[in-house]
Order: sequence, then structure tokens, then C-alpha cells
Amino acid sequence: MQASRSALKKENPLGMDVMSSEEYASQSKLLLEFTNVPSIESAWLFKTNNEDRSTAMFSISQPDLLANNKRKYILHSHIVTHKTMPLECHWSPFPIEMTGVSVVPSPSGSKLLVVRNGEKGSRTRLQIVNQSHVEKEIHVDWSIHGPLYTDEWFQGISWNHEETSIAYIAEQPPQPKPAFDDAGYRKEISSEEDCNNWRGQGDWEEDWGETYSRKGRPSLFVLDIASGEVRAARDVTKSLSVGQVVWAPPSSSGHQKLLVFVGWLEHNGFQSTARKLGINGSESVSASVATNLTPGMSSALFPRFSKDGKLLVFLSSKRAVDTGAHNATDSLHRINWPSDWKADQQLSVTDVVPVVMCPQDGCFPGLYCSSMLSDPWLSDNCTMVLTSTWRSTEVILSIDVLSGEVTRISPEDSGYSWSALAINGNNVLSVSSSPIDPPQIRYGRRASTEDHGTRAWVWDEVTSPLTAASNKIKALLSHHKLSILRVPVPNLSDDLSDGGRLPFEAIFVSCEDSSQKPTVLILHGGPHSTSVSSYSKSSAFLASLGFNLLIANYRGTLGYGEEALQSLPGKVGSQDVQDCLAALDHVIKEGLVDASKVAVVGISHGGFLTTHLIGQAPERFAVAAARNPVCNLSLMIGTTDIPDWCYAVACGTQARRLASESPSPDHLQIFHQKSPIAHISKVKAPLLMLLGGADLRVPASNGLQYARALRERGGEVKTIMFPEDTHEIDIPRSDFESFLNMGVWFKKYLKQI
Ligand SMILES: CC(=O)N[C@@H](C)C(=O)N[C@@H](C)C(=O)O
Repeated sequence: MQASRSALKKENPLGMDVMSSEEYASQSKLLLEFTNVPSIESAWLFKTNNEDRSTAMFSISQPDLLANNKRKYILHSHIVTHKTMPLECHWSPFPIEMTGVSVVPSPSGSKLLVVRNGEKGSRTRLQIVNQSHVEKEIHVDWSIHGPLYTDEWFQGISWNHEETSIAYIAEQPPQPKPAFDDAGYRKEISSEEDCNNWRGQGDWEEDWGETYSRKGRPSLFVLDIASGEVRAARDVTKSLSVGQVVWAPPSSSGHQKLLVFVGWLEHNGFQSTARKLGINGSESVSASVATNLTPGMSSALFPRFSKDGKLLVFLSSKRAVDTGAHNATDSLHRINWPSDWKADQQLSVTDVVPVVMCPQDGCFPGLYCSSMLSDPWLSDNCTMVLTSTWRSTEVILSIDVLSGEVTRISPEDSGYSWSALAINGNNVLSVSSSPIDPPQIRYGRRASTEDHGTRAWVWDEVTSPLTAASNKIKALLSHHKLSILRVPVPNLSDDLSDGGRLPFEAIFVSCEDSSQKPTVLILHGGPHSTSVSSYSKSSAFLASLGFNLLIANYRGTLGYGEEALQSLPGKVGSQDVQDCLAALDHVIKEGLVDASKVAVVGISHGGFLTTHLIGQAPERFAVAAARNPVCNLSLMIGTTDIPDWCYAVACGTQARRLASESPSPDHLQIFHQKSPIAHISKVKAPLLMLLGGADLRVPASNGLQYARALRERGGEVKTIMFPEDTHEIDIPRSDFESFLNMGVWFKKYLKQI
């Protein structure tokens, strides 16, 4: 007996039953198919001497499980358009690996800035490359600045028009720390550390929280390419974190000296204390002589000058900042830029696209943009192209910034999502995808003939080497169908705004004979975030396991107008939970799914809903999984980098003025009552808890407390902790293991039914 157990132990160290280890083995092979599909991160289009020809450069990423990092590489292609024949695309034979490197082409496309950020304390390497060789290499010491920011918020690298200087955002060098040696404290500071002295910690400094911890203050620097000199921008207020820098047009003297950037105030804690609440806090657009160009506006982002330099356009998330929702309906604004602007000249801001409160059915629901192209302009200098959320899809919009006219230019005929990658003249390079169809590159141009007074857009398919990997996935999902369902609001209450009464949506990915198959209810976080009908590796993997997917965009989701969004704050744990149950009731009533075979999964606030649902409706869910879920707001309030968010979602946006670092017992009671942990005694479903040990947004203690409390009540819980992972659990091996376990966990408990 002893011998066989050790043999088994050798063969199956995890003590897994044979069934499970075989399931792990087969599912991991399948998940690898999805993991190896490369993703298009960004792209650039370069003019050629011929209107019908352009060169494209694509930045592609692919998880590298062996190196446990994200492999990055560049692919080039020459695109030739013909009036009457299909578009031609000639791809470079092999990709060029660029892992750990960021690149930014110059406006003319003749040069490339190559950035290699150094590890903590080591130099940053900047290279200016032309078509044949490295023209200039600059090594920047930590005493000047640390790594360049390449995140979604602070990042900003901008060439000037003459391509002689580059402005960028990098980590400010660390503040001096106290020095000690075997004689004690050393008054004089020396940069050199030797074996006889050491540095202390010094004062603790607030940082911007999740994903920014221990990063230096985002600061503005300018590289003069000819001299290789790097200098910090003058006159920027010390207590301002800055990002998203662009050069202002040259003055009439032809010189270009002005930089326009976004500034984040660092005193945006409660009662304006010196705390950096997890981003976004209140930001403003300023010019480098540190003049606030948007006084009185609580948010201004992504500044962009028109090609002729006459217009400065920017997005605003002032609704998100003013209501504390952290994400809400955006608006677009314009400043007419005078050729010789003087710092003391206050410029007026014109609204271009206002916040849409309650859209008419099928009409433009407002702007919801998480990024903006570095060059978003069509050749008429007044039309910009943006990617925005439109209900459950992502769409490409053109906006005439003089008239404010908004036009949806990506096709409306399919539930697919579209995203703009780059523009050249009046051509738009983009990708389109769906939950069951990996991204396909498209090349858009205006039709030559008018149709009802407008020239529609034609989107040619661009065959690419990436298609091969996609075709395997398409084959695995060829029997699935995509539909977007409108779900009426349950139990309409009188206090609801018109927008809060509008139907919400759910994306339904169905297998053949869907009513015979298990269904996974997938819930996004935020709650003011969204699940759009674009391709996601994780959803495609779950669908390929033979599950229907019901992806609920409950009220509060971006893309349905501001009133619908603002109907949720103060009602989390009730309105959003009822909406998720209403979406499930809808597909059951339509006979599309088997009510007895339903799993539920969610991340962050989606985990809040998941653990609420298995507590409030324990009979309706056979199994559940949650990634870094919010399970107890009264615990989160003291540990998260966004305590203001806890007040906004639980008590409503009015509660902001009562918010405090030390919440009152009344507020703590409200936080607990509105949390999933308040319903834990009723939970029956087995729960898979996936936690990131380095999560500063919803610290792992939140999910761990819930998992331990459930086990304490005899509940079936499996917890996996990824110690190095932050809130998103996106380190490649961690992401792989978490979705593999989710698939096996769902199969195990849905098969038993
Ligand atoms: C504003 C915010 O970060 N809220 C979190 C609780 C959350 O749900 N985040 C979402 C966006 C996520 O998916 O992580």
C-alpha cells in the first residue's frame, strides 16, 4: 500500500484525483492555443510619396510563459490601395523582437526614438535611430531622472516639429535619504554608498497607488538631440504630477518653445489633504510656463493640437471627478490657439461634445474614451477620429471639432467592436473583433460616391501573418453565435431618472443547443467600466470549453448615457445585483439557457457582484469564481488606494463631503450592510478565490477574509494567491494559472449537475 501511494504522490504531487489532473492537462493545452495568439498593441502609419501607398508599423505583444513576461515585437507592412481592386499588403518576412523597449516615431516617420528603461538605480538608454543606423545614443543617469513613464495615464513622449527635441515624462530622481555609518548619522550627504555607510528610509511619500507604488513623481524632461543634453522643464509647480505632454505650435518667430501637458494635483485627499488618491484624481491642462489653460475645469486630458496649430482639443472626465464615480461620460473641448500666445493671456474653452445625459434609442450615447491617438486628425485639420464605447460595442467616431457633429464611421451591421490604430491623410487603420473572432486588421477610407449626402466609409480587410493564429481560434469557436440582448429594467422605482429606466444590455455568446449547455455569467468591475463585444482571450477560452457566456452590462456601465451611469452610486449590492439576475431571467425566459447549470465570475467590483449573487440568490448558481473581489467595503475603506470610491458607490456621490480617512461607525455599518460578506451565511456555491498579493486597489485581505469566513461555515472554497501580482493579475504565468483553474473548477461543478 505504502509503495503505490508514493508512486501516486510522484505522479500526482498535488494529490489531485486522476480526473482532475487529466482535466488540467487537456485544458492547459487548449488554453495555450488561446495564450499564444498575439495581440496588436498599437500601430503607426507613415506617408510615402504616393497617396495610395503607406507604410505601417505594428507593435505586437504575446505572453511568454517561459520568461514569465510579455514578449513585444514590431511588424512592418506596405499597404497599397487601388480604386477598383482589393487592397494589397506586403508584410516584412519576420517580426523584430522589442521586449522591454518602447518606440516612438518622429512626425515625419524618418526617425525613431528607442527607449530602454533601466532597472532601479541604473541608467535610461535613449537612441535616435534612422532608416539605417543609430544616429545618437544618450544614457541618462538616475540623478537626472529614472525610467520613462509608459503607462496609460502619465505617459507622454512628443517630438517637436523640427525633430530636434523630444519632451517626455519620467520618474523624478529619488528624494535624498538620511545617511548613516558606524559613527551614526552623517550630516553631509554623499551619493556614493560604500561598505561603511548606509541610507535610511527618510520620510514616507504618498504615491499614486495601484501600479504606481514606489515610482518616482512623474515629471517633465526635454532632450536636445544635437547636444544629448537632458533638462527638467522649468516652472512646473513642485506639487504637480505631470503627464501627456505635447509641443505647442511654433510661434510666428518659428521657434517652438511651449509645452502643453496634463497636471495632477497631489493634494486631492479628503479635505484636500496631501494624499494621491488612486488615479484618476483631478487633473488640468497647463502650458510649460505653468499656466493653467483650463481653470475651473476639474479634468482635462489628452491635449492634441490640430495639424495647422490653430486648435487645441482635449477630453474631459469632469463628471467622473465631480461625482467621484472614477469613470463616467466624457466631454470634448476646444481652445482656439493664437499664433503668438502669451502666458498671461487667458484663452476661452469651447464645448465641442457635451456630456450626454439620456440618449435617444440607438443614438449617440456620449463619449467614453480611455485613450486618444497621438495624431487623431484627418487631413481637413478639423475632423478627429476617436474610439469610444457605444452601449456594448466599441466604435470609431469622427468628430468635426468646429461644428461638434459626431459620426459613427465604423460599421453598425454587426455586434463587432472596432478600434482605431492610426491615421494617414483620410485613411484609418483599425482592428475589429468579437468575443468569438480574434482581431482583424482593417483599412478604412471614405467611399468615392456620396450616399444620402454623406460619404460612407469603406473598410477593407487587411490579410496579415497574424491571421494564421486567429484561424485556429476561429475553428475552435466556429459553432458559437454572438448576440447582444436588451434587458428591461427590473422593478422600475419612482426615484429613477429617465436614463436609469432605459433597458441595459447583455452580450450572449451561445453554443449550439445553448439550452442544453452550462452558462457562465461574466461581470465586469468598476462598476463604471464595461464589457464590450471585442475579443478577449479569457472569454474565448471559456466559450471553447462548451459554456454559453452571458456578459451583463448592468446599469452603471459606461456607454449608455450619464443618467443610467449615475443611477447606481449609493445602490451597489442591490440595483446592480438585481440587474444581473434580470439578465439571467431574460435568457432563461427566452429558453436560451438551462437555469440549473449557471456559473458566475467577476473581477474586482465584478467579484463584489459574484459574491453578492451567491449570497443573495444561492439557489441560482452552481459554482463561482472571483478575482480580487470587493467582499467587504468596511475592510476595504482602510486598506485601499481609493477610499473615496467606497463612499461614492455605497453612499452615493453626495457622500463625498462626509468622506474621511477615519469613517464614522454609521458609515462602517453601511459599508458592511452593502457588502457581500453580509450575506455569507446563505452561500452554497463552491467558490474559487484568485488573489493578487500586491494588489493596492482591493488588497488581498478582502477576498481572504471572505474565503476564510466561508470555509469557517463549511463552504467549499479554493484559494490561489499570486504574491507578485497587482490588481489585474496580469503576470503571464499567473493569468494562465488563474484561467486554467477557473475552467477546471467550472467543469468540475457544472458536470456534476
Ligand atoms: C474604480 C476601481 O478601480 N474600482 C475597482 C473596485 C474595480 O472594480 N476596478 C475594475 C475596473 C477592475 O476590473 O479592476
